[in-house]
This record gives sequence, C-alpha cells and structure tokens, in this order.
Amino acid sequence: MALAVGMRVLTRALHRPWARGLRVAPGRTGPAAGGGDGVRCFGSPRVLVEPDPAAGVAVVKMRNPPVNSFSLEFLTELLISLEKLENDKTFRGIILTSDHPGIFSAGLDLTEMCGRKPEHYMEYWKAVQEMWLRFYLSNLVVIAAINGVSPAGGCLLSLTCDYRVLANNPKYTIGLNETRLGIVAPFWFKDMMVNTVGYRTAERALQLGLLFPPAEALRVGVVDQVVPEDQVQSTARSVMAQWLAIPVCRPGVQNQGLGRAVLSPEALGEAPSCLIQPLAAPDDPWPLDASRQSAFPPRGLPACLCLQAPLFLSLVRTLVGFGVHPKSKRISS
Ligand SMILES: CC/C=C\C/C=C\CCCC/C=C/C(=O)SCCNC(=O)CCNC(=O)[C@H](O)C(C)(C)COP(=O)(O)OP(=O)(O)OC[C@H]1O[C@@H](n2cnc3c(N)ncnc32)[C@H](O)[C@@H]1OP(=O)(O)O
Repeated sequence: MALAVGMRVLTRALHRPWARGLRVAPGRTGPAAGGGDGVRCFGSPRVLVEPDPAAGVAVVKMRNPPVNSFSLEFLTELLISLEKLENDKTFRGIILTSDHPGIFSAGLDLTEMCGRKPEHYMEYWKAVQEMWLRFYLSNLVVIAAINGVSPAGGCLLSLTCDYRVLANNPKYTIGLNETRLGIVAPFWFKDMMVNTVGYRTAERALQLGLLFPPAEALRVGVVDQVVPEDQVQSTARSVMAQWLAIPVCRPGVQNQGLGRAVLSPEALGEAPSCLIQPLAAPDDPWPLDASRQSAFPPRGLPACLCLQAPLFLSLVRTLVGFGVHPKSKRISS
C-alpha cells in the first residue's frame, strides 16, 4: 500500500504544483496532559503540546493531517516546540505521539521531494536532518507512543527516541520501506536501524523495505513494547516515570558515548551541499561503475525522481544506505 500511495503522491505533486500550499490545522486549547488546573496546551497549528509541569513531562502530538507527513512547515514547528521544551527547565521528558490515532507519521512529505528547485531540496533536507539530530541529541527523555502506522521517516523519528511503545493493531506497521519506493534510505536512517535491531535484521529489513506489524516489530526489537491500543499513552507515561527516576538519564547515556553512535560530519550538515554535487565529481571516492549504473533507475523508481536523475544519483551516492548494489554490503560507519 505504501508503495502505491507513494507513487500516487509523487505523480500528483508533479502535476499539481499549486496543491502544495500549507495545510493549516485549527488551533486548540485544553487541559494539561496531567489534568492539572490552569495549565494550557500550547504549540502551533501542526504540533500540539500538552504540558504536565508537575510530572516534568509534555505530550507532543503531531497533527499535520491527513498523515502527519514531514512537510517543511511541520518540521519547523516540531523543532520549535522541541526547543521551547528543552529551554524550559520544567520539563525533563516528552512523549511523542500522533493527534490522529491510526497514523503516527507517513514520514517525509513526498511532495517536498520532487518538482522543486535545488534550493528547496537543500532547505528541506537540512530540516529533515535537523529533526533527526535534535531529537536524537535532545537532553530530554523522549518516549514514542506509536499510535498508528509508521513507515520510513516516521519510523526514523521513533528510532531517535529512548523507548518505543506500539499499539497492538495489525494495521500499525513500522519500518524503513524506502526501497519499495525506489529510494535508498540515507546511511543515517540505516545506522539507526542497525543500532536498534542489529546488523542482519536491519540489512534484510532495509533491502526488502519491510514494514513490521506489531508482533514482528517487537520480536525483531524495532519497538520495545506492544500494548493494547487504549494503553499506549498510559504505558508511555509509566515508562517515562521509570526513566525520570534516574537523575542523569539522557545526558548520562550520551556521556557514555551511546548517544552519538551514528553521528558523522556528513550527518552534521554536509549532506545538503552533497545533494547538488555534480554527478561525476572528479574526486568521487566511489565512482559510478558499470555494475552500479545498471542498478539505476531501481525498479519502481518514481518518474519524477528519474527526471531528476543527476540530483537523485548524487544523493544516493552520498547518502549511502544498504544495497544500491545489493551485493556490495557497503557499510558507512
Ligand atoms: C530533498 C531530497 C530530494 C530527493 C530525495 C530522494 C531520496 C531521499 C530519501 C529519503 C528517505 C525517505 C524517507 C521517507 O519517509 S519517504 C516517505 C515514505 N512514506 C510512505 O511510504 C508512506 C506512504 N503513505 C501510506 O502508505 C499511506 O498514506 C498511509 C500513511 C498508510 C495512510 O493511509 P490512508 O489512511 O489510507 O491514507 P491515504 O493513503 O488515502 O493518504 C491520505 C492522503 O495523504 C497523502 N500522503 C500519504 N503519504 C504521504 C507522504 N509521505 N507524503 C505526502 N503525502 C502523503 C495521500 O496521497 C493522500 O492524499 P490525498 O490528496 O489523496 O488525500
């Protein structure tokens, strides 16, 4: 299904450039997550924050209908909310969830990735990287309460979290399905998966673009807990309490070196400029040999990405995931 929808979105974006405007969700106020008096929700059109100051926790709800895809506007708002919470010493942890049960996030907004100018790709890609880095390196404990389907970038976002609770609904699949869209997951997506589920499981999952239903997701370790749908939020809160009982939980982990396992100079900001590298750069450390050329375009590569072949190829070369050439087993760590 993800494949069909992905293709449909990409094709439509090419033909309906005018339809890419902002989707503004209505604002909302309400009681604090903890039910305390006088504490109001805040946030932005696409991100709702329900603070529970007494517990030191805020529930951050993604609300970018219809599928919480990562549009540039949404990423910007999400990062602003995170920064606000990080700068407010009241909070030590956040629970990341969807305001629209059924869909945690459809991942990157496919309409941001075709039919645009190179500057837009750079801006967009930078925002995607920043989202990843900021969540991954946050000094807040982040628990994902995954209350819906979570492919590709949606899965990546959850992988930045300290713990993942998934609702037990067979429709709520999770994984890095990029290859099914004819896209190669960037190396840092891949590294996050390797760190979470181990090399062999990640290798197979990325090559086949597997989306795991809850039981499988738990078995391979892409999520930490699967609970009945109506217990996702309460479980996330219990887990958070466990984490917050440790005085230096998240910074402590980073001090031990675990939190920076996949960081590299490329991840820290060079990728956008790599996006517009000439296709056959003379200093290419990994020249496009015949075997790899034959891998392009990958079967099922969306037409719009083919049209942007130079950009796409240099991106693929730079943001290495598993298996541009499936037998290469090239690991960029
Ligand atoms: C700058 C970089 C330049 C080039 C990039 C090249 C490579 C970089 C690779 C980076 C790695 C990529 C990571 C990603 O995250 S790619 C996105 C992958 N996502 C998916 O595969 C999910 C696709 N969607 C679905 O499977 C379903 O929509 C979903 C989430 C299961 C929900 O199903 P359902 O409730 O039935 O809803 P619909 O399918 O009817 O969808 C409703 C509506 O939303 C549109 N839509 C769905 N997904 C996306 C999306 N990712 N981006 C944008 N829009 C999306 C869908 O088309 C419908 O639109 P409509 O107008 O018909 O209402």
